[in-house]
Amino acid sequence: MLSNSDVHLVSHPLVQHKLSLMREADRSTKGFRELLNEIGMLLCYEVTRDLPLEMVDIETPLMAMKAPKIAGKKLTFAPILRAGVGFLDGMLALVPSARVAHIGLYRDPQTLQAVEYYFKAPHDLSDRTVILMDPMLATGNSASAAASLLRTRGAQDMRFVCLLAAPEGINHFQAEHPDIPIWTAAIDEKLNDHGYILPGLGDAGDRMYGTK
Ligand SMILES: O=P(O)(O)OC[C@H]1O[C@H](OP(=O)(O)OP(=O)(O)O)[C@H](O)[C@@H]1O
Ligand SMILES: O=c1cc[nH]c(=O)[nH]1
Ligand SMILES: [Mg+2]
Repeated sequence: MLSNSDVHLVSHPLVQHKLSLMREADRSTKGFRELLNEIGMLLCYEVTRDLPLEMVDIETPLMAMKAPKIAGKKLTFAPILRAGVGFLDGMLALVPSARVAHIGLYRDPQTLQAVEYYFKAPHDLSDRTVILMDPMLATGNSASAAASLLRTRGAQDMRFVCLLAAPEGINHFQAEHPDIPIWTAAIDEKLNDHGYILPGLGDAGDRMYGTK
């Protein structure tokens, strides 16, 4: 994994291979959804890599020992609807006790601004680590709006996980939320005139749910 302090590029071969399969235009809806779920699990592994551990007393069948367990704040997963939900099952497979905050946003195709239509989150996120997730970071409008919504619930310790990021989206998100580090499997070239990532993978929500 390549990283500076703010952007972590997940270069694991399994992630890169699965991402290439997802980019292919003839990948089926079923295949696309399965791959997104699998990559969600792998990205969860990376984004939780530095969670603090504490040594606790346990009993094996043979003797007592001190063993490491995750310490500190509990996790909340925050997928941006719709496409962010594609990561969720994979992440919950690794952290089944996590809380979930659903954030309904769609991008207006003309203005490219994020429009909110649903927000259901735990009331107090101040003592939780929040993993915000969406496969696509394009203009950065959706991710920035989602992080701002989570802050209204007191979220302070946040991380953002995506699959593909455009340089424009990274710059925008970091300008608005400089304290939130980003994990991504790739940084693509640029946005086209309609705000789509190039080379990208198309519209993630539509490909995942077969709505186009
Ligand atoms: O960085 P941005 O320019 O905001 O673009 C990224 C957003 O666009 C897509 O959502 P979309 O609006 O297509 O909604 P959907 O997931 O329901 O299809 C994607 O899932 C992100 O949420
Ligand atoms: O390339 C893009 C940009 C925004 N949303 C997507 O789903 N794909
Ligand atoms: Mg979409």
